[in-house]
Amino acid sequence: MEMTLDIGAPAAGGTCVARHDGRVVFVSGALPGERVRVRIDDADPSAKFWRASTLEVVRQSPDRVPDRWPEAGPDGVGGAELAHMDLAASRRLKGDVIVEQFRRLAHLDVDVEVEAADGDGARDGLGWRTRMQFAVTPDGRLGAMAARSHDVRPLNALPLAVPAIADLGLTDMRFGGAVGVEVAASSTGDRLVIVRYPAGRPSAADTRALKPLIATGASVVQMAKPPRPAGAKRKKMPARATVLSGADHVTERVELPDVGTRDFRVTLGGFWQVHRAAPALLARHVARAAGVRPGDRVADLYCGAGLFTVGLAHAAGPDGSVVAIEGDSGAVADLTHNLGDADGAPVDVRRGPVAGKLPGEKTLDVAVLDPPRAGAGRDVVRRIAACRPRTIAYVSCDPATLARDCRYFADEGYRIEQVRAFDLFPLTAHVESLVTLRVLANPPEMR
Ligand SMILES: C[S@@+](CC[C@H](N)C(=O)[O-])C[C@H]1O[C@@H](n2cnc3c(N)ncnc32)[C@H](O)[C@@H]1O
Repeated sequence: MEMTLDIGAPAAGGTCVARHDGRVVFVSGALPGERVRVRIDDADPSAKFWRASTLEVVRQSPDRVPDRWPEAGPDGVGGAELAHMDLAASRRLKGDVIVEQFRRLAHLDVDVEVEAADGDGARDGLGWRTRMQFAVTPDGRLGAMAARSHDVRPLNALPLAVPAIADLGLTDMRFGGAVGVEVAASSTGDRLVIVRYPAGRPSAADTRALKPLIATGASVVQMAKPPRPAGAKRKKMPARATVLSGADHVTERVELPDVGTRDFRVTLGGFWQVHRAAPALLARHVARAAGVRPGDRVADLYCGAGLFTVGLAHAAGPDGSVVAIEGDSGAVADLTHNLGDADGAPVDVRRGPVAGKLPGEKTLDVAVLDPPRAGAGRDVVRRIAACRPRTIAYVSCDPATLARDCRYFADEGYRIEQVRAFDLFPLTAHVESLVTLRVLANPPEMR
């Protein structure tokens, strides 16, 4: 079904809200204030809302620019939902989305301006991704999922990638037998490509097909689960890594405030911030928001390879203490390596879910948390609040779960002191936020 709609406020996921006969329609590929001809993608008459894709712009927003990545348009691959919008305007739009999520989900009024990372203006929002994950097409080409579908489309260019990834020529290579490709380009020049296969692969021919990739000088690792022996019980089998060339990790170098330059090992698919400028930028702002003093008892929750842990331990000093909690065993091994003989407070590294590893009641002065997109959730928020840190620095890549969790923190006797946001995913619908919360002297009655 096709129709013409007037486009209203931005919504999550890079869509905007329009209405048709009172029903909400989330439209992709449109901008606020535009009139567009759309195709309704799922016209279920009983559905509360519909989704639609822009076919033609009838009245154009002044913020519309020529699409920087037409392959990723409304009908193309996901991952660049705002590639047709002026960069500064897209930051304002993301700020509006954050404010709206806090108003709707947390019943809190916040004020925020989304800040650009250094260098993104000059690159018009391109060339920033240092980590990318791809699907593989049936004929072995590098691909990505089409928006709102499971179709894998071949990719011809990687405009969001840093040059160190774009120059590998991955879109011209073949990854026969593989189901996925992950690539990381580090700040020290390391490049690591992980090629994932289904159980029982790769074959000798699959491995031979990777010769052009190995010739680039990048580290190349194959990952696959071993075939399940006939009759064996279904149980979780970890994927095995085979290093074909180079190393199974990259080294990242970050300028940390007050600490200086530090190296971080990040192994295989371990988490690292994806924007080339994000590690130093976030480390700087988190240190400021956390405001750790010598002697403080600090927690770094969902700490990954320790990007924030090193600076927090330095600030707490030898009289302080840090508890660092991370669920992924590979990341914990990297964290332990990265702490090395770091100065400052002793770090108590705890592996496991944050919910089960937090210290006891009233044992913290400062907590930093940086959970995955799903956020921390009510139970973890309550447990953190029970530790009664005076300051909480909450880093998030999802404004909806962040707003929800800030409501929970408010219910536990914390107030928002500041919300900052950074455009660490330019031309996409994503945005990174940092909220500073302070404990109230006279909290509302605990529930
Ligand atoms: C967004 S990353 C942040 C990592 C780190 N702060 C950084 O900036 O590099 C989230 C981390 O939380 C870990 N994680 C996810 N769920 C977890 C849980 N329930 N408990 C502990 N760690 C978890 C992931 O393995 C990942 O390393």
